[in-house]
Amino acid sequence: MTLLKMQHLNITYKTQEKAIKAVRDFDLNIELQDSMGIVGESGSGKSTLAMAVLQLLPKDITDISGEIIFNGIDLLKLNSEELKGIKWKEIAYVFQKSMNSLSPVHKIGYQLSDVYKVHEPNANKRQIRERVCELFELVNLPSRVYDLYPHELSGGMMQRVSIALSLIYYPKVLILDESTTALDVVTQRQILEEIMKLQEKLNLTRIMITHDVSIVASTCNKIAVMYAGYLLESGYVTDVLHSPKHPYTEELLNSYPSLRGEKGYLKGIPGYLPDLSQEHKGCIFADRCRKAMEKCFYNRPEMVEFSNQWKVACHLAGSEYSE
Ligand SMILES: Nc1ncnc2c1ncn2[C@@H]1O[C@H](COP(=O)(O)OP(=O)(O)OP(=O)(O)O)[C@@H](O)[C@H]1O
Ligand code: NI
Repeated sequence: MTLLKMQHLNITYKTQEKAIKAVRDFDLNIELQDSMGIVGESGSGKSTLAMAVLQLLPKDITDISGEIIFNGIDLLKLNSEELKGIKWKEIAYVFQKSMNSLSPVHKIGYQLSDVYKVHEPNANKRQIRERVCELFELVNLPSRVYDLYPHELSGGMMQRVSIALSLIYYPKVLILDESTTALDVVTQRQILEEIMKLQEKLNLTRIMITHDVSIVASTCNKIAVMYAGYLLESGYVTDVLHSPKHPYTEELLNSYPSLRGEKGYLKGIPGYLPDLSQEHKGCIFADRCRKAMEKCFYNRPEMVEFSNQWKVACHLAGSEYSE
């Protein structure tokens, strides 16, 4: 069952001098209890896409068209009152910089209680403390954290607090934006494992945003590969990461040697993201693609579904199959 469906989504930032097309012609289906990893280089539009789901983008400088359908409702059409019923309760979001968003002058417990009271104004102190400590337990935090200040916590504990906060109303969908990137490898691994356990325990549908393909490989069942605002390939991790059809996915994988069993250093993909304010013809990746053919430069490849939700937008992948 499709829980969240993005359709013909286009998101543009209007700055004084130019219009930056951060998300373009984007279609993606997220099924109930999927764990969807959205990957792409920095600037490819991942956070923009995620923030659009809950209308978190600054309205005065963004143009959005298309639909984001959740449980049959177009989230982009909801007014702020209607959104309140969805935010936190149905869909929760752990921000890319959520570690910095806690107030330094209030105790952790106080800050979580404040959020809880937004929807549960009649809850008494004891009930609130119980709920918050229940959440702490879910994310492996000791209850003494309730009485600590943010500066008294390690980066890993802070991140657990952010995750606990996002779960305060037991949402159906959890969106995590680079939630473990700033942590050391061991802490990152622990938190990722806890996130996976949580998903099972709470029947969550999870969207995981990261530039790290290895995180998707180890924690997600599906993957969506973004580049310069476009979706280039999506499908089950077992298909896409095993035998990628889009040259960009292949390059991304090659830049993580450990995924393919080779030893070596992290290689970047040569070249840069294109200027998102410029119009362009053809495939958005053609300039950097080692396999580009002439038509890739003037003819935009359509998204083609090969099998079981495996979709690729590449002329090469198409021709391979028609042979
Ligand atoms: N408020 C804004 N005003 C103008 N341009 C913006 C704004 N926010 C983001 N952008 C631009 O939109 C594009 C997509 O940015 P976004 O943050 O969504 O990428 P990302 O994939 O999440 O990158 P990262 O991995 O670095 O977080 C970038 O070119 C960025 O510069
Ligand atoms: Ni981002």
